[in-house]
Amino acid sequence: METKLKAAILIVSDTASLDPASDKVVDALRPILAAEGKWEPPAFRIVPDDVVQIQQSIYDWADSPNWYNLILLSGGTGFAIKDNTPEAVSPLIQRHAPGLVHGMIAASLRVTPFAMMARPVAGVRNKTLIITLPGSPKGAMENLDAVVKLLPHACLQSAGANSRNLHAGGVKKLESEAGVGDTQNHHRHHHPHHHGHDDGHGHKTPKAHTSPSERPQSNDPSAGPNRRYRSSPYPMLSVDEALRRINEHTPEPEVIEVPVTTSLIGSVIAEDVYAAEAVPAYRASIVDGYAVIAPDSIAAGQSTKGIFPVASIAHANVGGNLEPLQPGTIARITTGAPLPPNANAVVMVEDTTLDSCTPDGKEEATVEILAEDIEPGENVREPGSDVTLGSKIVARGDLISPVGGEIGLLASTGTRTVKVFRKPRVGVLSTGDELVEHNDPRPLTGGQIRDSNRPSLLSCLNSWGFETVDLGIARDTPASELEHALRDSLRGVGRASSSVDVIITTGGVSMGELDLLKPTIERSLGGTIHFGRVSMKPGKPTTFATVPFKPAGDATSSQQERQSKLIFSLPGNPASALVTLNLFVLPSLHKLTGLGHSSQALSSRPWLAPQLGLPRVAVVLTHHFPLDPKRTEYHRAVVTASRSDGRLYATSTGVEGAGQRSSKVGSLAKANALVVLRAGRGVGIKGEIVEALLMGDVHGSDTRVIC
Ligand SMILES: Nc1nc2c(c(=O)[nH]1)N[C@H]1C(S)=C(S)[C@@H](COP(=O)(O)OP(=O)(O)OC[C@H]3O[C@@H](n4cnc5c(N)ncnc54)[C@H](O)[C@@H]3O)O[C@H]1N2
Ligand code: MOO
Ligand SMILES: [Mg+2]
Repeated sequence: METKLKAAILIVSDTASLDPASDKVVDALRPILAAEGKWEPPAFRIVPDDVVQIQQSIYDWADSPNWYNLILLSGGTGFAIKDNTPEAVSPLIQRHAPGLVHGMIAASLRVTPFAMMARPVAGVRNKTLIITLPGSPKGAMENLDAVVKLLPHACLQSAGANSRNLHAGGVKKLESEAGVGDTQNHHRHHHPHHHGHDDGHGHKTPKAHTSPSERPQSNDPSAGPNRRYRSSPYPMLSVDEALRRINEHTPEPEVIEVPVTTSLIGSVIAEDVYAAEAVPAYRASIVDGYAVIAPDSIAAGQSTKGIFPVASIAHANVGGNLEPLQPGTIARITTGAPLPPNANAVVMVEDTTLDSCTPDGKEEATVEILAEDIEPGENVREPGSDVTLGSKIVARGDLISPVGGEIGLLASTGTRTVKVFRKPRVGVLSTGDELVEHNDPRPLTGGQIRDSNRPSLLSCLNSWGFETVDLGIARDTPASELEHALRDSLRGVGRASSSVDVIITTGGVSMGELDLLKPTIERSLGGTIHFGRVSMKPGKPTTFATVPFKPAGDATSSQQERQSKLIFSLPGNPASALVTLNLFVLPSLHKLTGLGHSSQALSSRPWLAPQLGLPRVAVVLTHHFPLDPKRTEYHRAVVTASRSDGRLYATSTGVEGAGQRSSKVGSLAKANALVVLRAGRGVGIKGEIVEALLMGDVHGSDTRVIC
C-alpha cells in the first residue's frame, strides 16, 4: 500500500474556539483531500485569532519529530483588525511560495472580486508546507481546490526529494527517497535551523532573504555570523522620539473593580467616587464635656452659666436612642459621641466644676458651668460636615497615596469597592550563556558573569510598587530557549503563573551573533520593533517592541481589547539596564497604571508629563562633567538640597577611570539622580544648571554656590 502524506488543519476563529461545533471548514476540506487518495485523514485543531496560539500550533506540527507534510490554516486572513493569521504565519515561513498564493487568488477571482480582499500566505517551514485559506467553508474549498493537485508534489519536494526524480518517477518512489509519510519507521530528521535548501540542481542556496522588501530588519540568526549586518539596520532615535513611541504603543489602562484595602496603595482611581454615607452620620461632640441647650441669643441677656443637674450620659460607642435633654439639665458627653436630642452645644469639661455628688458619692449630681457665652453649634460636628452625603470624595486620575488620606476617606464613607486602573504585571528575564545565578556558591569559571541585572531591576520595580515576576535566565543557545521563555511568560505558563503585561529582558540586543532578542521578537513572535537604537549613553541598543496577544478562549471579555504586550529589551551592561529601566520603562508602566489620566497631565506632550516617569528637576553641577561628543549622557549622580540656598546640587558618582562605564553597576550604588548632559565638546562646567531626573529621595546638605 502506498504510504500517505500527513496533513493538519488549523481553524483560526474566536467563535469556533468557543464553540467547536460551529466550525464547518474541517468537514468541507476533508473530502477534498480524501478524493486525492494521497493523504492520511487530517489532524485538526481550533484556536482563537491569537498570534501566539497560531504560532504554537505551527511549531507543534512543523518543528516536532512527528512533523506534518502540510498545514492548512483557515480564517483570520481578511482586513478586520482581529485578522492576524498572515502576520502570525509569515515570520515562521523560511521560504515563501508566492506561486501558490497567486494560484489561489486567481481561482477565487473567477468567482468573486472580493478575492482581492484576501491576504493569503504560503511557504515552507523546515519540511512542512504551510498554506492559509479563507475562513468561510466555500472560500476555503475553492482555494484548496485550486492547489490540491500540486500539493503532494510540493510537499515531497519540501521534504527534501530531488525534483528531477519527482518529475520522472512516481510519488511512491519519491516518498521512500524522501523518507516522508513513513509512520512505521521513525527515520525523519528534524532540522529546524538548516542553513539552506537544495534548489533542485544540487546547489545550496542561502536561506537568508535577499529582496529588500521581504527582508525583516533583524539578523537571521541561522544565516551565521558571516551574513549578519555590519551596521545596525535600526535608525538611531533621540530619547524624546523613543519616549513618544513608547507612549504611542503603550495600551490604555484597563479598569477593574477592587475592594478597599491597603493593596490599593499606588493605584489610580478610574471613576469618580461619591460618598454613600455622610461623615459624621449624626450630630457629634468635638470635645469631652457636657451637652447643653444653648440659648439662641446671648445678647438677649440669657447665659449658659449656672448649676445644672447631670441628667444623662452619652458615650461615643452608645447605640440606640438617647433620651431628649430637658431644659435646665445637661448631659455628660465624650468626644465623638452623639448629642442627645434637644442639645445644641457642648461645654468643655475644663469650663466646669463639680457642684454635688449623688448620695452614694460615685456620680455627678450637679455641675456648675463657668462659661457664660456658649453658642448653639459650639463644639458640635453637624451630620455631613466632614463629608457631605453624595459629595465627590476621590476623582478619576487620583493616586491612592501611601499617606493614607484617600484610603481613609473611602473607609470613612463605607465605600467597599472602587474602580481603579489595573497595575501592570512585569516579568524580568536575563539572557546570556555566560550568566550564573548571583547566589550560586560555586566559584566563577571562564567567562562566567553573575546575573546582577535581574535582582537590581526587580528591586527597582518592586520599589515602584509593581507586581513582578522573576522569569529567570534564558540561554542564548539553543535560540529556542529565549523564544520559549518569552512565549511562556506571555501566555502565563512556566515561571509566570499568570500572563505578564510587560516583559523586560536584559542582554542580547546589540550587534553580536548571539544577540538574539531582535530576531526572536520579529521572526519568531511576530512582534514589531518600534525602535532598536537610541542616541544616549548608556543604553544605545535599547529596544522596544509590541507583540500581538489575545487571551486564550475568552473572545468576549474586555481583556480582548488588550491586544498587545510590551517588550523592553534593555542592554546587558548593568548600568545601561538600570538607567534605561528608569528612563524608558517607568513612563510606560505609569501610563498602564493610569497616571496619564490625572487631571494634571500635560496635554501637549503627555509623554513628558511630570507624572509619567521620573520627576525632572534643575540641578547645579558641583564640578566639571565630561561630555560625550555624540550621545546625550544620563550621568549617575548624587543630588542634595542645599540648606543655605535651597538649590539642588549634583555630584557625579565617579568620573575618573571606569567611573561611568556602562558595565559598572557601582555607578548607580549611591546615585539618586541621572544628570542629563547633552552631547557636546568638552565638559559640563562647574556651577552650570542642567536638567536631572530624580530616581530617589533627596537629602539636605551644606553645599553652596561654588562658581
Ligand atoms: N559592534 C558593536 N558592539 C557593541 C555595540 C555596538 O553598537 N556595536 N553596542 C555596545 C553597547 S553601547 C552596549 S550597551 C552593549 C549591549 O550589549 P547587549 O545588550 O547585546 O548585551 P550582551 O552582549 O548580552 O552583554 C553585554 C555585557 O553585559 C553583561 N551582562 C549581560 N547580562 C547581564 C546580567 N544579567 N547581569 C550582569 N551582567 C550582564 C554581559 O556579560 C556583557 O559583559 O553592546 C556593546 N557592543
Ligand atoms: O550604550 Mo552602552 O549602554 O554605553 O554601553
Ligand atoms: Mg551583545
